[in-house]
Amino acid sequence: MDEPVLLTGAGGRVGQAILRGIGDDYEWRLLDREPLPAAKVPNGVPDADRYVADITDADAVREAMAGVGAVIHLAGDPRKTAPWDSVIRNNIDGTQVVMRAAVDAGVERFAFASSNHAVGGYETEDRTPDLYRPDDGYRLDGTELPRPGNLYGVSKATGEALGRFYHDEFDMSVVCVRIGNLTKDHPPREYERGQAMWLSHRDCAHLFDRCLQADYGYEIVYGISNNDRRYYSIERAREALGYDPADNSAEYTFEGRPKGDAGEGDGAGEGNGPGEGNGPADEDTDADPDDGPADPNFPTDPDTPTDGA
Ligand SMILES: NC(=O)C1=CN([C@@H]2O[C@H](COP(=O)(O)OP(=O)(O)OC[C@H]3O[C@@H](n4cnc5c(N)ncnc54)[C@H](O)[C@@H]3O)[C@@H](O)[C@H]2O)C=CC1
Ligand SMILES: O=C1O[C@H](COP(=O)(O)O)[C@@H](O)[C@H](O)[C@H]1O
Repeated sequence: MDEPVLLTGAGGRVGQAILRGIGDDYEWRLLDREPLPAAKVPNGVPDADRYVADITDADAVREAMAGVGAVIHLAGDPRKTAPWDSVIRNNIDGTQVVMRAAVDAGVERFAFASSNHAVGGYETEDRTPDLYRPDDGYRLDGTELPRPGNLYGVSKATGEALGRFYHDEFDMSVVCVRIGNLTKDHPPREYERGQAMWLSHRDCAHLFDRCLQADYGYEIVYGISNNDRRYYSIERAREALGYDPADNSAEYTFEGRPKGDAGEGDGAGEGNGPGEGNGPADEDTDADPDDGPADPNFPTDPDTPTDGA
């Protein structure tokens, strides 16, 4: 990839995992509506390649897109409780603006940050919590229909449909990565669902690197590490992209310590915590935006049901 790569949402958790892993490997255009502090910018990215802009601002996005060869589109409202007005604006309208600008600029490859929540509805009462356990064979592989469990998931399924449209009508290569649960250094603690869909930082960077390098038409893949616990197949990511993850949540105890640390059991059990709970916040890792202080940029709506019913 000789041309620049536009990374939207560069200052966020996923953007930073990517930049820490492959920040030196590409010429970046970084876009975020929040200014990026120097610590979040790889060496050698000049001011001119840092855009403080909202993705719903079509003129600003077009300016950032000029001459770009590939896009990793992350910017949006990542909260599973996000209300409709926010997902309409940030996730649906914003994604359409970025994809349209990419097509108009002749971008070859477009990676879209979709989510596990596009298919959360498959986690039915009769399947859970067995689904989260290593001996359960149930797998989603990306060929199933979307089945969102909340309005945020609806917005991600819509982004996937926009990608299908821009691929079919304009021949842009589009890969939608249904990202699981990104946490740094260890899997989500005491959270079976999170451990089944853990995506480590290095696997995240490697996966998006493959999205920039591989040849594909339109793909939906799951973005998780090589976890023993899992209900998402990573076969399509391996086949279509050459994804070869290094991490596995089974290498950590249920509490999130690497196995083999002095005094640790093997932690291979099913856990004794709430299988479907949110788990305690990781003080040293990626906080869940639903658990943290409200982002002043994102509206909250007390009348919006968290499950989008
Ligand atoms: N972190 C995770 O485990 C997962 C993340 N995702 C998706 O990956 C993407 C990135 O997520 P995170 O990095 O976790 O979120 P984040 O909230 O840490 O980062 C998002 C970044 O996008 C920027 N942003 C948000 N709306 C914007 C707008 N309208 N215009 C310009 N910039 C905007 C924010 O300022 C922020 O820097 C999101 O689309 C999210 O839905 C999907 C599944 C799991
Ligand atoms: O899409 C997302 O999913 C992850 C994992 O979901 P959770 O329901 O297990 O918390 C979430 O952490 C992230 O914020 C969100 O964008």
